[in-house]
Amino acid sequence: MTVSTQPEFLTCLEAPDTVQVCLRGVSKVFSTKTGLFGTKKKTFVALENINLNIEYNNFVTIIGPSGCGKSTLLSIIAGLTSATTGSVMMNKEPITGPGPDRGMVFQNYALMPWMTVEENIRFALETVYPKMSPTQLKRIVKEHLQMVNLEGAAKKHPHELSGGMRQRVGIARALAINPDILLMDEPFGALDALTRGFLQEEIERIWEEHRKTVIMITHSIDEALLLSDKIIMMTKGPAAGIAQVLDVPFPRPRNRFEVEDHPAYHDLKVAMEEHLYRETRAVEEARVA
Ligand SMILES: Nc1ncnc2c1ncn2[C@@H]1O[C@H](COP(=O)(O)OP(=O)(O)OP(=O)(O)O)[C@@H](O)[C@H]1O
Repeated sequence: MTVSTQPEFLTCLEAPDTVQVCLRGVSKVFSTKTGLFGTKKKTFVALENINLNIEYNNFVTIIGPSGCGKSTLLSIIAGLTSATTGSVMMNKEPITGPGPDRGMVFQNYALMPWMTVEENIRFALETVYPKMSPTQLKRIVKEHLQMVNLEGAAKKHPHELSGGMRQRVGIARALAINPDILLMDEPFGALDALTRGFLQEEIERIWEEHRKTVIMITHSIDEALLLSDKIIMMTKGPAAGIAQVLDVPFPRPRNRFEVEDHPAYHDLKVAMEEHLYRETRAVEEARVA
């Protein structure tokens, strides 16, 4: 089993050219107001000293105990939340806000309910590329609906779709804008096990075609092992950090049966189970104390 070392000593600008997203010394402190009329100020350290290299064309998953700071970390990379300290760079440029180079897929789909499936995708495209011709818009929407097997649902509204179909729209919309990186926050978390399995296979197939960098949060060990090149295992919060980064050596294209038969599968799975058990237990003990 290969565990990557943490890149603590090189700055983002000194990192190898293979590194697309780089975090150094990143912390996130939230301020909340408590007390009568919000008179008292409290701070909460969510993330502390995060150092991370994410390489081009890697499928990376983030796993960790509930509430440790996975979404906060993804949100910092998306530019939706700013880091309190540290450096966050993509392609050696600081991340200062959201941008079309990073596509987001959310657990709750975040589709416009009054728009049809094709309108949802077209709207995202028009927002990012206001000068795109109607012919081009039509072609890209069609291509992406085909990619996620949703051509037949183009004229439907989100409420007419199953959860799995809605998430396919979310994925098509995120990929249609041709981002450099796809950021996914528990994209299959709200789906039943069977639909989740189908969508995992679909994501694996789509990823094989595009090989874009993906950073995805998951609570599922099997999902992480099926899809990832690297698995980032976070420690519990507060002041969560990165415990280990696991390299997943299974050849691609993958299917879940071959993955489970790989000689490294068992050790990786046990390492993840032990980590999550240890960290979650520590969270529970802290809660009781
Ligand atoms: N805006 C905020 N203000 C104050 N605290 C926050 C804020 N956003 C997140 N937190 C806290 O930061 C910590 C990390 O939250 P985050 O949502 O990133 O965790 P997570 O690992 O994604 O959780 P889950 O596994 O439940 O999805 C939590 O304790 C949360 O309560």
